Amino acid sequence: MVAIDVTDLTKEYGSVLGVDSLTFAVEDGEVFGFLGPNGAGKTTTIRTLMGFLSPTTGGAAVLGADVTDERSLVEVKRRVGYLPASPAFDETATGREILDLHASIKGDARRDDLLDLFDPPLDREVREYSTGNRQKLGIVQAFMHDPALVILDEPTSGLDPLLQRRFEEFVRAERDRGVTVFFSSHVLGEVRRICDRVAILRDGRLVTTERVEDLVDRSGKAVHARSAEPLATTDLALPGVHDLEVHDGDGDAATEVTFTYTGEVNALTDRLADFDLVDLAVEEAPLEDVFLRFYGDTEDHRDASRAEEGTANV
Ligand SMILES: Nc1ncnc2c1ncn2[C@@H]1O[C@H](COP(=O)(O)OP(=O)(O)OP(=O)(O)O)[C@@H](O)[C@H]1O
Repeated sequence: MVAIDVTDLTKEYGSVLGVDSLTFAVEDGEVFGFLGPNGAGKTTTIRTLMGFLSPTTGGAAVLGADVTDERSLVEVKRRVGYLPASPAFDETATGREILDLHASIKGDARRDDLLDLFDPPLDREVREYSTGNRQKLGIVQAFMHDPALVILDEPTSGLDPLLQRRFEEFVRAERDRGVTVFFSSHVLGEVRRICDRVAILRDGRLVTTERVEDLVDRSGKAVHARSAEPLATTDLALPGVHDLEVHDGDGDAATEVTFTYTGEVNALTDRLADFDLVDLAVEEAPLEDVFLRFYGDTEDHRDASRAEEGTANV
């Protein structure tokens, strides 16, 4: 079954286009990442799915409920968890009071398990919370009624690296329990580690929807070779060789080459066999490079992605 079904969805804010003719589906039981640069339309899509914005044209269904049909959406939302980009809590309530209220509406079968993992200071008023503690409270609230589908807008923003990893493990375990998770993210490392599929948005339009495994396959291999004899760029003019760089070598190497390879493995080994190599490293190419190609690969994006693996804010 399909958990989220988006069909030709367009949302205009006056003359500003939020999203443009989006069509994609999230299958039951998958972890689906929703990526794109700032302003791409992720939050607009998520708020439309939750019924907070109405589509200008096109539509969407969540667990079978049309998002413009208030009555059926309210009904299915009992089985949906939601974490907005900036959770708006009652600032003078304590974390416990907020969870109690939520429990009275939707239930809290899994509250204790979640509080073991994400432990906001429950007896303090939310206005005293740090950003990370707000996020932890939001995560507990989103999952504690044991929803079938969880929609999260940048769930790990504000979490420290330890909690980010804990969140990733938790989401993988939720998927194993059959829960569907749809989340927007700028953290490419986490997307790589936990998503089954991703959709990439740019300027309100869907650029691609792919399995993460396929993206990794297509990203090819990062090859680094050191040759005892001089090599020229033309020596490696092979289909599937990208971003080839040839440098003078040092020590026992006359030349060093690095490139990304997306072609046939045998064609590469045949060609390399012609040279007297002293060293060869073939590794998975960084997925960041593939994402950035879709994003548009501006200098800003590149710099941000290199800033810190796993926390790149592109
Ligand atoms: N309330 C609004 N009024 C007018 N324009 C808006 C409004 N909300 C969003 N937009 C515009 O719609 C487009 C998509 O914005 P959206 O917030 O959905 O992007 P996003 O992908 O979530 O970005 P970010 O990664 O920065 O959160 C942007 O051009 C944005 O300026």
